[in-house]
Amino acid sequence: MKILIVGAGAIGGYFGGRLLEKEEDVTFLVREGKKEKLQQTGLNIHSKHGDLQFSPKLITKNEQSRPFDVVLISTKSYQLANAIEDVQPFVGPETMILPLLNGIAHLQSLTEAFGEENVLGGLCFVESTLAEDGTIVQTSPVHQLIYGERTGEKTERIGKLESAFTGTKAEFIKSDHINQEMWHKYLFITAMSGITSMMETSIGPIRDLETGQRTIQAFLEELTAIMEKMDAPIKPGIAETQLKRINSMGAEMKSSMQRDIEKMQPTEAEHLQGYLLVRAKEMKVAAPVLEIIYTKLKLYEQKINTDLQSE
Ligand SMILES: NC(=O)C1=CN([C@@H]2O[C@H](COP(=O)(O)OP(=O)(O)OC[C@H]3O[C@@H](n4cnc5c(N)ncnc54)[C@H](OP(=O)(O)O)[C@@H]3O)[C@@H](O)[C@H]2O)C=CC1
Ligand SMILES: CC(C)(CO)C(=O)C(=O)O
Repeated sequence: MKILIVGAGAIGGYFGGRLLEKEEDVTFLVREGKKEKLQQTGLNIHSKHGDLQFSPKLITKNEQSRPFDVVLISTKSYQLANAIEDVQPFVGPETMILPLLNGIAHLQSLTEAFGEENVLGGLCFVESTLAEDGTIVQTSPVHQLIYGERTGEKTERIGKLESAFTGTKAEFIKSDHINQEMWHKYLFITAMSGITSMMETSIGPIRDLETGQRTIQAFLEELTAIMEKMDAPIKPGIAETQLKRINSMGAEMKSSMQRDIEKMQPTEAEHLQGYLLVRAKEMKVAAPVLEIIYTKLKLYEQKINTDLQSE
């Protein structure tokens, strides 16, 4: 199976590296700067599950190639519009599009660009970041990529994808309920990224404080109420399940949004917290914790924009 990964960043590079380790036919679609860098250094992964180094196949947007069988999209949400344009030449009528971004709103842009049927559902649980020298640093015991048909059907193409993914030294899990799993991850990450970015520390110290514990719980309940009002396919009791998940993670666990803030990079606040806040307003659902967290993230964005302009 010809696999194209759009973005050789923290998650694309990590899962792409694991597929290369299994000798799958993987190519990365990268931008010029990244191509030069990767040609010099190779793709280096420093992982809790074992280090890897490859000189992978790279293409840039203006090169020629026949369509790929599957395209894994692993850019940030604010890079997606450009990525969609850049990947178009490599997508044919049968190409499966597998998004790995956090959130839900990207499904609309992807289905508009590639058609409802071509877009699968996907998400990942992994703690991965790019070091200054470009090395992918993967730190959590969990390294799961979950994917499936958004209709829940057991199609021939998903069977082929499963064969390509099986045997990889990371957990690639096929799900018959990927829509629901994406919403559940959306709930978890909106809370986890919002709380850790707001409090500027890893999850352990926050949840150890009684007030921290109550804030996480209140936020999860608030987000769940918004999602329920949207008729999102979430399970009853999911706020409690996600609170347990947050409480069982390693104390030093950080969110990717928080790591981006530490590097003074843009965030996905609009895509994660902002999208739900707009829906809450439309539906007149109270969202006091979400409003505070969103405000903090917007102030951060204003600050980095001002800093960038004055440079
Ligand atoms: N990091 C993590 O631990 C986790 C992240 N996620 C989610 O995964 C998504 C990706 O995050 P992450 O991997 O951390 O982000 P990164 O910033 O590390 O990687 C994004 C990559 O996409 C590349 N890119 C952007 N636009 C294009 C384009 N047009 N063509 C080719 N490459 C492009 C960037 O390349 P360039 O170098 O050129 O800028 C960059 O390497 C986000 O939605 C995030 O929320 C989900 C779970 C865990
Ligand atoms: C919390 C974590 C690391 C779990 O996968 C995540 O999804 C993110 O920070 O984007």
